[in-house]
Amino acid sequence: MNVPVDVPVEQPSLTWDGGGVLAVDQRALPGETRVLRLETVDDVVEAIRSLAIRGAPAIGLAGALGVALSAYRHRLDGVVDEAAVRADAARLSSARPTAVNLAWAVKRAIGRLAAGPDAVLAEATAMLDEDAAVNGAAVARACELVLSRVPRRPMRLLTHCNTGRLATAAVGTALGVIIELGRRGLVHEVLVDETRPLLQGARLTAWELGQASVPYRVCVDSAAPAAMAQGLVDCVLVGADRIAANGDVANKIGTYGLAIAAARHGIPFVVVAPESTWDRALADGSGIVIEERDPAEVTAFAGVVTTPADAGAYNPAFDVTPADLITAIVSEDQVFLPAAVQAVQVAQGSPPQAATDRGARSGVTA
Ligand SMILES: CSC[C@H]1O[C@H](OP(=O)(O)O)[C@H](O)[C@@H]1O
Repeated sequence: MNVPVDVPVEQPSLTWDGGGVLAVDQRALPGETRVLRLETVDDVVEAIRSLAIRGAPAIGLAGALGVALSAYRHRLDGVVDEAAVRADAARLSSARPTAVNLAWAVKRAIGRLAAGPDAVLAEATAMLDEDAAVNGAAVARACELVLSRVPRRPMRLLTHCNTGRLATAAVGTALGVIIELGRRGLVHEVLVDETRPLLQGARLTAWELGQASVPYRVCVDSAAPAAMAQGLVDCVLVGADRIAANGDVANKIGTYGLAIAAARHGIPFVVVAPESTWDRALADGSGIVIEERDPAEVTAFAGVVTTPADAGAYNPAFDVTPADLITAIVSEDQVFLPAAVQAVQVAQGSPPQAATDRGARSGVTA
C-alpha cells in the first residue's frame, strides 16, 4: 500500500527506511511535498509506471531497492525463494522500457542475491550513495565544457524536462550543471521548457530552480526555437534515458526538435548523463525502445478533458536525437564529442565515428 508520510521538503527523492522505500511523490509537486512509503514490489512497479518516481537514475535506484524488498519478502526460515525474487526483478526491469538505468540497476542488485537479502540491500544502498559522487563528477566536467563553449557572461541556458535531484538521488545531471553554474553567479536566466504532457519542467525543474534561487522563466515547448532565434539561449542542457554506442540519445519527447533548432542557430547542445545511461550493446539509436504512454495524458490535464471526447493521441514519452546534432555527451568518466567528429569524418569521406576525451581515464581529473 502506498502510504503517504509527512517529511520535510529537503527529503531525498529516494531512501530506504529499514523496511520500505521512501519516495517523494513527484506527481504531487510543486503543490505538495508528499512522500510515499513503498512496502511491496507492486508498490515500486506502480510508482515507476505512474511517474511518482521518475528520471532515469531515480527509477534505476528504485528498481534496485525493489529487488531488496523482494529478497526480504521471499525469505522463509532463512531461505530465499530465488525464483520468486528473479520474477520480481523481471517485473521491476520492465516497468518502463526506455531508460537503460532501470535494467542496469536491477541487474546489479540481483547479482548479489546468492549472498542473501542484506547483500542485495547493501548493493542498492551503495548505488544510492554513489549517485552523488558519480553525478557530481559529471556535473563538474560539464560545467567546464559549457564554460569553454559559451563566451557570454552571465549565460542564458535552456533545459527540457527535469534532470535535477528529483530525477536522481542527490545531485542531478543537466539541471545539476545549471544549478552549479547559478551558484557561481554565471547564469543570467534559464528558460525551462514546460515539457508536455506531464509538465516535468514547469512543475519540477521550476521548483528545483526556485529552491536554488536560480533565475528562470517557464516557456511552452514550442517557444524554444523562437527563443534561440531571438538570442535568448547560449546553450541547451538536457539529460538522457539511453545512449547508444555511436552517441544517439533517447531523451524526453521534444529533445530531438530542440537539437534541430540548436543546430540551426549554432547553439551548443550538451547532454549530461552518468555512464550507467550508456547502452553500448546498441550500435545506434534505431534499436532503442520508445515508451508509448496513455493517450489520456495528452487529451486531458488535471482531470479536465481538453479534446473532443473521441480524440486519439500520439504520446511517445521519448525521442531519439542523432549523434551528429549533439555537441557533447558528458559523464563522470568522459566527454564524448559526436557532432564535431562526425563533421570531420564526413568531410574526410570516412564513415562517421565518435571520439572521446577520456581525460578521466588517463588520470586527468575534472
Ligand atoms: C536525469 S533524468 C533523465 C531523463 O528522464 C526523464 O524522463 P521521465 O520524466 O519520463 O522519467 C527525462 O527524459 C530526463 O531527461
